[in-house]
Amino acid sequence: MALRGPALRLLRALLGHTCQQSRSQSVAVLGAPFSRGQKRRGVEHGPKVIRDAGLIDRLSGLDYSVHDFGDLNFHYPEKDEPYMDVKSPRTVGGANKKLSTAVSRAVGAGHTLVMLGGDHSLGLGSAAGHAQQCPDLCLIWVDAHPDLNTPLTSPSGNLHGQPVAFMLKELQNKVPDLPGFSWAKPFLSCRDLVYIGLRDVDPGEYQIMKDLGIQYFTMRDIDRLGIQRVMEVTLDHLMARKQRPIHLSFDIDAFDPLLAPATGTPVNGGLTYREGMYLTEEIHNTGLLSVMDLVEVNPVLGASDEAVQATASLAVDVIASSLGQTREGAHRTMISSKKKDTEQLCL
Ligand SMILES: NC(=[NH2+])NCCC[C@H](N)C(=O)O
Ligand SMILES: [Mn+2]
Ligand SMILES: [Mn+2]
Repeated sequence: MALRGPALRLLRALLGHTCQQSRSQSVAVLGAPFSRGQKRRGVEHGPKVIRDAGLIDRLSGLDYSVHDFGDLNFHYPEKDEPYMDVKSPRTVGGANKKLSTAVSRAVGAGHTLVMLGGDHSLGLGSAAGHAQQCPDLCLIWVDAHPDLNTPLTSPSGNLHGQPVAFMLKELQNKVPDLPGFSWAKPFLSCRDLVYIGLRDVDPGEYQIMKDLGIQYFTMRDIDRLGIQRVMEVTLDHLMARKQRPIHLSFDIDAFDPLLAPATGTPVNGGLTYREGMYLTEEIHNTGLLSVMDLVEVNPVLGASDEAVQATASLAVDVIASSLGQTREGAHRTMISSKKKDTEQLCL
């Protein structure tokens, strides 16, 4: 009898299967030119400007075999009326379903995957597809915003402020069925999620974070503890019971708007360049990064070409650093084992 669905996933999880590919030497890049999770057009050009800023060459230069899967082609329903004040549910649900299939396939084929957005509603499809292959993944969400509103708490009706609510098992009964989202079953438990960089949290989101006891670090926490301690606590928290694959969902608006001006919902007082590099270096050093999203780069919103270039090249730096680019002279840190202290420099 052929194994299918949950049984196959369980077997794969037991065998470690593709989820061991966190140390894969093969990186796949997938563009998701999608903007309907919020109202500002332009973020669908994110994949293009990030590629134009030299992403593929940078990753090849780190000695990965890089597979550029190009951009997904999204189809839009003709009519997509709001549902409970949530905008474009069928369009966003359909795009995320398509993305989840593509991500699952790429991870299943053994690649470490870089997903280029697009708006952050895509975090749902990306993490859901990843979870199909790696049910024990954990999620590090780096963002000014927790994107944890439910359709009932959202002040804007924008789905890019809601993806995490659809992931969490603990919110299953609090999230109504939206048209276009019947495929999206919660797959993450709130203890397997850590937020870093928060500084614009809606009242409903704050309530959920407190009620569920989600681990989060605001910019104030980073001021207080320093990024080194924040990363230590984050990784201890997520790896306490066992080592597991990491899904990194990086919203470029986590950075200070002075560094990343070309984005739709900038908030003052964000990450410095050095904090962003340290954060991603530490993620790489675990040897467990399996999928990362880089979202919300919107070239239409830069005040000048320079502002757009700066934002896109910052995105490339974040991705390269997550994949091992160092500030230490060696061009890439090779992970020889999942233990941090056994890392080797590849000269
Ligand atoms: N991915 C983002 N940039 N999200 C911004 C969300 C803003 C606000 N919290 C909302 O729900 O609309
Ligand atoms: Mn976000
Ligand atoms: Mn954000």
